[in-house]
Amino acid sequence: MKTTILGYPRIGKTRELKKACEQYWAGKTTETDLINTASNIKKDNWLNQQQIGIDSIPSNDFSFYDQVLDTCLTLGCIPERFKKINHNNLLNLYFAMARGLQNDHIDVTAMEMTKWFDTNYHYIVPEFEKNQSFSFFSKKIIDEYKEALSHGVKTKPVIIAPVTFLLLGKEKETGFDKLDLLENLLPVYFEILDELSKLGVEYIQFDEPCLALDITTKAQDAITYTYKAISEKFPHLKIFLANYFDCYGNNLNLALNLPVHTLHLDLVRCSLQIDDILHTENFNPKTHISLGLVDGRNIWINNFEDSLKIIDKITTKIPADKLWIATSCSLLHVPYDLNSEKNIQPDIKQWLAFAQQKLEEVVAIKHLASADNNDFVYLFEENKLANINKSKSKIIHNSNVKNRVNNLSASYSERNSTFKIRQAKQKHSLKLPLFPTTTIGSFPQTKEVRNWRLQHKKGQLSTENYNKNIAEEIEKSIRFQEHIGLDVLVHGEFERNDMVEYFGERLNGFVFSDFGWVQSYGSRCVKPPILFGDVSRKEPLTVAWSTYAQSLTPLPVKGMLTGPVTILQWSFVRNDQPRATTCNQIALAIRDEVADLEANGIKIIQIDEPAIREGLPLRKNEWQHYLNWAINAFKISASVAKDETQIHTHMCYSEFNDIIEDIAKMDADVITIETSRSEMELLDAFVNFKYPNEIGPGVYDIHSPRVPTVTEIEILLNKAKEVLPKEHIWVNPDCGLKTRHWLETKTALKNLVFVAKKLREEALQLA
Ligand SMILES: Nc1nc2c(c(=O)[nH]1)N[C@@H](CNc1ccc(C(=O)N[C@@H](CCC(=O)N[C@@H](CCC(=O)N[C@@H](CCC(=O)O)C(=O)O)C(=O)O)C(=O)O)cc1)CN2
Ligand code: MET
Ligand SMILES: [Zn+2]
Repeated sequence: MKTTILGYPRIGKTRELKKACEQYWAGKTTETDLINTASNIKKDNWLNQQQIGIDSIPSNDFSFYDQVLDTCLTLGCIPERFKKINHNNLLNLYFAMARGLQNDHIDVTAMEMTKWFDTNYHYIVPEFEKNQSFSFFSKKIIDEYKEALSHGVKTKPVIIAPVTFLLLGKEKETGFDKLDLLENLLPVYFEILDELSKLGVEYIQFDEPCLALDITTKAQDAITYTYKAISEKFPHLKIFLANYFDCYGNNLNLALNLPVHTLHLDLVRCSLQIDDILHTENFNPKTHISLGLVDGRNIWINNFEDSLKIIDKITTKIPADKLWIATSCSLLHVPYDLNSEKNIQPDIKQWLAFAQQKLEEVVAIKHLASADNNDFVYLFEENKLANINKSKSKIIHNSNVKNRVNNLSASYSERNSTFKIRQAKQKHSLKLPLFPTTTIGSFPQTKEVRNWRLQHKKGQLSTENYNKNIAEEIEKSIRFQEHIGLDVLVHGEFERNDMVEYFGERLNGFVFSDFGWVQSYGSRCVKPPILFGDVSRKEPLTVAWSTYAQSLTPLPVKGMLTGPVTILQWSFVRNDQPRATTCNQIALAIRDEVADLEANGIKIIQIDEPAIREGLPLRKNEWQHYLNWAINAFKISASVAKDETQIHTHMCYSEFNDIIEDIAKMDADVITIETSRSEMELLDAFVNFKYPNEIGPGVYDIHSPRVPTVTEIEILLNKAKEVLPKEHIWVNPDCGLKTRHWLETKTALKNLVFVAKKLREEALQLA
């Protein structure tokens, strides 16, 4: 048996890459500095894996920003608008594609970004044109292989497979099918494989996670065609086919018939695959199997006893020398090292494993399964004990919370009146103008604000002074919003480290890491709270800051809450009860908060649910079950509000077209959604479905430092006006402004208000 992993975190143990990139973008450091930081991270990752005993170590799993963007560069898939950027400076071209570029000479928009399958990781969406040509442009995959060799590590390069690459991308014009680009694409892959083979590469990992989706027959055929072509040209190359995040499902027979060396199984998401393999007659006895036993998506320890049972079962059919012990997917989605954590209580810490511990688990499972090394037996006992005491632990269970969830009835999920009635009452009480302007919640989280928080945490800034600083920041933001003429204000979320972590910190049932960072997109990281037990609210979570902000102004200030599905989705969640049950527990805590905000005079409450789409199961036949409990959880939290209280929700970074009916069932009075990068394309769904409630389609792409011009905003709003009743349209950015600087934020918001006022006047003149 051999060990492998599918990929490793790359932001660095102390987020070195994040810091290095941000410094470089700010013009404070050189390209050489950035490249050196990257080299050190890669070297540490490789040597660490080697030392722990991983037999096949990945390379090209590193990325400065995103692995799909890397693949675009590798394949010369560079949209036309970037051609004017100097192609000799690859890194700058690369970052321009990721982030857009705006200076005195150049103004190009960034490429779109969307969620990587059902994760909170975002990838850059490849753009395709009809007859698109490709070329072997960036040599990153070659360079990284050589780089690892120079440290004495012979790696398994990872590459996104051709069909998955095409399926992840977007057709930028009509009249063709992106899958037809395979003919142009494959020769470039051949060139890459040729060069890798010449360097002596033995294994190559083809990431083909589209096999976890419902794909068309055409896509299936394209996959078969691809691997046949590759194996004919490169018969000696050992292809490690990596599907993850779900079963092969109805792609299983296809996968079993591919001429690949190894088939990887994600046994965490789909343990039943073992039986599929055991019972099929299609199994090619030459095929090796990679057992993805160690969870790459969550932070709980493995259950060695269960893993060994699976191995016992599979060895009845496949000999041990044809098996890999592996992680279920790349470890990109978990933090680096539990050993850095000094503040997690020991009874919980013993249940946790971060990337470093997962490497150790993979190696331990191999030795335990082969019984070749007695040194590992004590680990088995330790693991068994930890799993037993977790199943019995008193700190997990709270009967009051369980009773409240068990007693939920349909009445918890409905507002008192229909939308039309509520709309009329809200119109009367809020008196908002046509095309009301608002923002999504957060204002820039400056270095200063973050440093106050850090100092406060370290005890260097008193709570009194920390609160005083935050209060001042809120007041400044209220004055700014009044000054530029926004209609519905926000307090700015300065007191929050993150929209999920902040809530987790204030609820029972969660613990926190100090260094548990995971990449979300580019240099942006999150520290997902660890939800280990029954969830309940100790005390009001946001009432104090919201009411303070409201006390400063006669204009309505939105209360700002994170919804139950998003808190669930962006936490590391317990795996001992259904997610739906956990979600209802969170929903009740948020419901209590909505009631308290309302009771304290807050007239508009936004419950953010940006993660509702990403939580959707990968296969369609499981969608409805998920949507039923997820939408219901949102409604449990919102429906306590009286008719006059306007409930907003917000969503971003997803395609909502396919779940629009369920979004409508959430029955929020207003939904603000991200639409600007896709030029309002997203609105089609809302229009086709005749979405009944009010909508704020985003007109400011907040993930780029670019300032949208008045003309751009006007074009977007005119598109919205063509298809939506004007009484239903709100004017707002795509998402919160926490990642932006004040300078660009101010100009952008002024432009936004300017356009809204212009449209208002035009409408008045028409009337
Ligand atoms: N959980 C989550 N998922 C999400 C989003 C989100 O907002 N939250 N938004 C969407 C896009 N994803 C995003 C993910 C992260 C960030 C983001 O801004 N992250 C920050 C970290 C936020 C945070 O936790 N900040 C802490 C700690 C900040 C920190 O690094 N402090 C420094 C000190 C201060 C400094 O020098 O900056 C340190 O500890 O060394 C705080 O403010 O308290 C970052 O990477 O920079 C934005 C969007 C989708 N998924
Ligand atoms: C990722 S959605 C963010 C919503 C949040 N209210 C904010 O403005 O930051
Ligand atoms: Zn958002």
